[in-house]
Amino acid sequence: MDRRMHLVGKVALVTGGASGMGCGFAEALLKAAAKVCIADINVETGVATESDLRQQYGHENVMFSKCNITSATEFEAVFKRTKEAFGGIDIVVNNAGIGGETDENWEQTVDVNMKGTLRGLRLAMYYLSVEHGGRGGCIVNVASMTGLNPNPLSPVYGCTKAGIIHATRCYVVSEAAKKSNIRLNVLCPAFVDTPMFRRLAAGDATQTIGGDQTAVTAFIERIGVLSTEEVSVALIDILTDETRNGLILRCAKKTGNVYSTLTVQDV
Ligand SMILES: NC(=O)c1ccc[n+]([C@@H]2O[C@H](COP(=O)([O-])OP(=O)(O)OC[C@H]3O[C@@H](n4cnc5c(N)ncnc54)[C@H](O)[C@@H]3O)[C@@H](O)[C@H]2O)c1
Ligand SMILES: CCCCC[C@H](O)/C=C/C=C\C=C\C=C\[C@@H](O)[C@@H](O)CCCC(=O)O
Repeated sequence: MDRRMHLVGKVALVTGGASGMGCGFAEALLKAAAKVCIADINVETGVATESDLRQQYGHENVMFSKCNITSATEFEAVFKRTKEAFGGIDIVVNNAGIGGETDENWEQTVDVNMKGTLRGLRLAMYYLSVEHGGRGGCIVNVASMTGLNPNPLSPVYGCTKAGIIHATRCYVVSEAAKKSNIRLNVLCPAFVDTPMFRRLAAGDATQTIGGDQTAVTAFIERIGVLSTEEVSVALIDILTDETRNGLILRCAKKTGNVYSTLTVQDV
């Protein structure tokens, strides 16, 4: 039996879609003939990305919606608008996230990455579920290699990413996911060449603890850096192969893409 989910005409909502990895995901989905809502806190970049993608992939296939994922009202409004504009939602990519480890910004890292992503996950489960008028589909949460393996430079960030992995793990085994045929997977990239990564590589001291840029550079060199296109190929594989469910996909320049199961041995 063919287990490929054709993306033609499918509707995707991508948070943090104005730039970086999210923008790459939006473009990969549009290339596969899906319709995409990019939701992002940054209106200037969001409008510019929307205009660029509309020119390439058609006005009717792309929309930008301003959304701060820490706001319950704004986030819910984006789901509503996407459903109204495109007739439903099939795919949610919870990608928006930030780094920040200082006394001033570490709690914001928790608010955006942990609470914001949980909010997106809860809304996605609601909008995709059959009992609330959904039609099932696929949720991909973007965590990080740092959510699995220790990264001595950014413990708060790493902790939020571990939380995203565990939240996905819990929803995978939920009755709600099974009843509505909702697949959930988590993407764990190592370094990817995006504005966030470039700030880190350029020495933005607010992104790490310790303030040792030599250590940051050495770490990046050891791990390697992926392009957004390489990570987008990984996303499309998760979305199109309907056997992919309850999985972690690790992506790193030197080791490639490696799938493992989210669930651990039962007690
Ligand atoms: N770049 C990397 O090396 C790397 C590696 C692994 C995981 N990640 C994760 O991938 C995701 C995307 O990161 P990126 O590198 O593309 O970063 P980026 O900063 O380049 O892009 C993130 C996008 O999210 C948006 N955003 C930030 N806060 C938001 C909020 N509160 N509400 C809505 N939108 C918001 C930004 O405006 C931006 O457009 C993040 O979750 C990040 O933690 C990044
Ligand atoms: C604001 C932070 C941006 C981080 C972006 C992103 O999420 C980065 C992830 C990168 C890789 C993590 C790799 C973890 C590796 C561990 O296996 C281990 O090798 C680390 C050991 C410490 C060391 O070698 O220095």
